[in-house]
Amino acid sequence: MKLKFCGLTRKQDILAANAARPDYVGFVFADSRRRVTEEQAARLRAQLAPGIQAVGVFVNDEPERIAALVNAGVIDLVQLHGGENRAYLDRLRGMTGAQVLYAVRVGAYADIERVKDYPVEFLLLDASIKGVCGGSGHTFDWSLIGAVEKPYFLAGGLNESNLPLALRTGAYALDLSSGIETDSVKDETKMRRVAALVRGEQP
Ligand SMILES: O=C(O)c1ccccc1NCC(=O)[C@H](O)[C@H](O)COP(=O)(O)O
Repeated sequence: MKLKFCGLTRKQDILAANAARPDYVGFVFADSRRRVTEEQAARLRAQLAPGIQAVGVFVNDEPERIAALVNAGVIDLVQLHGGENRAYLDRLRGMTGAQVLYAVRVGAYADIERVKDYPVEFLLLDASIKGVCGGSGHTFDWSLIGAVEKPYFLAGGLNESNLPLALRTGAYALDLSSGIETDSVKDETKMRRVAALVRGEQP
């Protein structure tokens, strides 16, 4: 199973990720305590080990800005967290061929069903918390997931304790942010332990 660490903001977060070797790291460009500027993201990306892909996280942002970040090599994939509509996705598709992760805040199976034909490569199933777009640290009821045709990233409140159960869902990848933090900053030890668990190694 693949692994994504989201919301990296500091050079030491990148160095910790390079050591833990997730498949993806996420840079949040949306309004958030984890937000990075384009310049910060470019600097962080430059220090990221080859083979780890960078995902840009956006909430209803300008497709032109997203495409420019892809074209500049700052991000490889695009994660959309704002319930962006089909017209938006078509516009973005016209500007970049980057793979898209489409976040679904799951309160019922119907939330997943509603977006099943969207032109995106991956779904990202996250908790539905009022007023919060993502990075909430809350889990949702995974029994709601049911049959999902697209590969999906499982997100929302994952941490070392619930990882064994998360590994038994049909997820393509596990996505963590709050669960690899201590006092709201990324924690190198948690990253290392989570990566070991996902690989079936002794943490
Ligand atoms: O992290 C944020 O602050 C954030 C803000 C706005 C949109 C998305 C955001 N984060 C996305 C993620 O970190 C993850 O993909 C996911 O939501 C998991 O977060 P967590 O529950 O903290 O593990």
